[in-house]
Amino acid sequence: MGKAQKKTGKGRLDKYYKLAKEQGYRARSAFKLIQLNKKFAFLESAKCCIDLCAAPGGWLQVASKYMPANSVIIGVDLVPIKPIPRVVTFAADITTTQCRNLIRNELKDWKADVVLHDGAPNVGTAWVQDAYSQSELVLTSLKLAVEFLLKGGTFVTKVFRSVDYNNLLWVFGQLFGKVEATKPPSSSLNPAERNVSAEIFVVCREFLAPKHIDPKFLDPKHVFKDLTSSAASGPDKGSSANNAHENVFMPEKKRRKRDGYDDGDYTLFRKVTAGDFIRSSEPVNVLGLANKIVFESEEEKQWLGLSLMTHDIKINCDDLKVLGKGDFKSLLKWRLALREELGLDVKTKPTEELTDTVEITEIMDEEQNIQNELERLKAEAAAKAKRERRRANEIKAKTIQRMQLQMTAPLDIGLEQTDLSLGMGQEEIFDLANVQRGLYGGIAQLIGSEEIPEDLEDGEGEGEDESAVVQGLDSDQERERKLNALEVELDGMYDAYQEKLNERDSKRRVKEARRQRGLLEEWGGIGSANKDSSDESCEDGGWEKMEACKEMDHDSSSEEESDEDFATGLKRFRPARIDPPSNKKAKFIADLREPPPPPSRATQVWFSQDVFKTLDSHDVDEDHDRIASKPARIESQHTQLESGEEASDVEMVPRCNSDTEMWDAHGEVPDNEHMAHVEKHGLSTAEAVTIAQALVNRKTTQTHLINDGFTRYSLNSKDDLPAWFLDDESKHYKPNIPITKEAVTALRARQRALDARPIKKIAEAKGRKKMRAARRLEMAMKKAEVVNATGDMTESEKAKQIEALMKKGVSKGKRKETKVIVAKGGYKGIKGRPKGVKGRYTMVDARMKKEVRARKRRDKTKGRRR
Ligand SMILES: C[S@@+](CC[C@H](N)C(=O)[O-])C[C@H]1O[C@@H](n2cnc3c(N)ncnc32)[C@H](O)[C@@H]1O
Repeated sequence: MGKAQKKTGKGRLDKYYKLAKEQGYRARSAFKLIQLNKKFAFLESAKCCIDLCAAPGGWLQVASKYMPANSVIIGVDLVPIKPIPRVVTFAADITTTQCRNLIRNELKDWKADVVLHDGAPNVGTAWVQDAYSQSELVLTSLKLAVEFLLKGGTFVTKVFRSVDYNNLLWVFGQLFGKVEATKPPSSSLNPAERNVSAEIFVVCREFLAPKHIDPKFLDPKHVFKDLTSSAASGPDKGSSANNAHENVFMPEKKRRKRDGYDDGDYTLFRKVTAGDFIRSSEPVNVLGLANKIVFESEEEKQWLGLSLMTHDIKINCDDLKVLGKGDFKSLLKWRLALREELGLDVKTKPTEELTDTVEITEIMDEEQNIQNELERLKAEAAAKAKRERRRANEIKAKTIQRMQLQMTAPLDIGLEQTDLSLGMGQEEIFDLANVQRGLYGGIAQLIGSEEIPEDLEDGEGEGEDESAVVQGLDSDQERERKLNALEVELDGMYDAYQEKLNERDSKRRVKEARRQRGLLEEWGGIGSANKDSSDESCEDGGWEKMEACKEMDHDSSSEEESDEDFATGLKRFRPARIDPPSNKKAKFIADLREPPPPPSRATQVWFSQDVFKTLDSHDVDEDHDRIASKPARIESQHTQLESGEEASDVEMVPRCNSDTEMWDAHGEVPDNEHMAHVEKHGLSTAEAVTIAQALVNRKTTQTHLINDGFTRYSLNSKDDLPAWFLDDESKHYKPNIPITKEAVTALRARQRALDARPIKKIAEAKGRKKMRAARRLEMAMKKAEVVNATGDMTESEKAKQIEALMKKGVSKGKRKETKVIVAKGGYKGIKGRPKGVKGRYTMVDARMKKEVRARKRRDKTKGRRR
């Protein structure tokens, strides 16, 4: 318990104190829970229990004993709780969100079957304060309970029977199916100990788990409304009669005074007979002070049968503490009517007065309602604005995070900003200038610079340049030009951004290098293998080459469609229109002009077929050349045109490249750099190992692999795409090559072997040590041989000497001692070897020596201390 319990006095002599000692419970309060559980049996079936305000842990011990094995038990208290088996405990204030988070972290998505609360505020000065703090604590624990309780769960709490007691019970009633207040025998009724005597335990069962809980139920300001009244003073204010009056006329607003119990009256539950209420000259006070109106006498029982007695009145009489103003009004009306019926009253003044009062109250209530409604609307608007602000902030934070993770291209950011502005309805949809502004805004943020290109800055001048922009947009050319300029600048800025990133982050450079290396190992289709080793023209893979040829074919076919026929089953390739080309294209065309290489074997086999025998050798040769040679298309067409040769029925059209060069994987130029890397370091990705294993185990073939290289990822043209886009694609847009468990295991095993290797320096030192030992042994052997060869020694003398020699050879030999000379007195400031000092020495200052000694002392005691 937070407050140390007195070791003397009543508490100590208590029988439960002794029992607790006997049975090993940390607090006698343990018996309260035992007795509660005996009555309601909530622990036996519970799998998860949270005990709020649990120190020193008596209840936790009980929970741990009565709950099934493997159940989860969590205890929280302001003060740390000594460990209890099977129980997790935290030191936290249950009124804080930190405590809530701790419980949430522990439970994850579990819910509790039971929430216990035996909290008592550690104030202990004024009873009124204690009681109020206790009630607040109860409400806090209820708040936690509704958050963590399972539907149908149980909440057990200690409540002080103070003025707030009924309010709390009412709130419990709204959230639980069954609410029962009970006082276990161990909670002694001792008027001297007011806290103990007033404590009562409420067991709330069958938690309803409503989807929406009115926050007012859990807000002390609403549940215990007359916070200021206890401070109020004045002759009448604290009197219970006055309180009672206020209870009746404003039960929702005004609570009774918080002055605790009336002197000499510690009873909380009061009954009043219906007769007393009807005949009382102060019916309002009767209603305010009593809990229930009972019908005991014969006469009163008869009243129950009268037509004046409605069902509502009966229920209202049952529990006066939960009534609202309307209910009180109807009770008072019923009283008046009954009094008239009984002939006790004719319409008298007090009734009028009373009615007046009620009316005034009603008007006041109306105003109050309007005021409340206004306040509610205001609060709602504020909450909405706050939500929106938070959402905007979240979006902003997310964007920044995505940028940091490099998930967002600058273009996205610009567009997001534009979207935002569109959302606000202040900008024109599809306003190109805005997009540009958005783009540059994003990039400027990205590269951390405020600079915006001048032409765009101009664009930002609102109003004045608007017409220019509109004009600009009118003309397609202008738009095209602007877009191009924008694109170029965007590329430039992206490069700058990349550079900046590289500068900032050395890790990125390493990552980039690794990525480049990784690319070497990735299977990117037939063309990727010789990508790095060959020149620019080889940048595209086989597919690209074929595509290029197809494109050229298409171009030329549109021009010369009339005079060309397709040869059966063969593709033909025409030279492309030669624009002032990119390097790549120029190189390709240059390739075509090279002299033809000798025909491949495949070509020879092909032309050895009978069908070609009918063609004269010239034609065959020519066609053969056309098919086999790289420049065939240009050359043969020239020949055709020059010779005015007629197209034959079967026209043999060459491919743009020889078989070997395009598709024959065997003929591909091996990538030496790549090969060297793989030979030195082995395959480093699971994908590569998977493919290699599949090849070795004959689960796949080279041809399959080549075919697999043609995926949707290999068909993309990269022309005219911005660098940032390609960068991004290279990271994320690639085939997902399946990997096997074996490949991963093999890689892991290799990594483990690598990790297990000693670091180079240690390995070298070990090597040196071994070498020295071997040398010593060799020397010893040599000496032993000499001894053995000596004639003037007996055998036993020889053996002794050899043994000594071998011993010396095996041992490391004594390290030469280094003398420590303290540089003080005569040794101070001298240079060179001090006088009278022989052998190894080192000069130290006094402090250093002390430090060395201290270290040695420490080292010596280290083993002992452990
Ligand atoms: C009567 S003791 C609980 C005894 C406990 N049920 C047992 O059996 O050992 C009340 C405890 O409530 C704790 N307490 C009071 N206010 C608290 C708060 N705001 N947060 C957490 N614990 C609190 C006190 O530290 C004290 O240990």
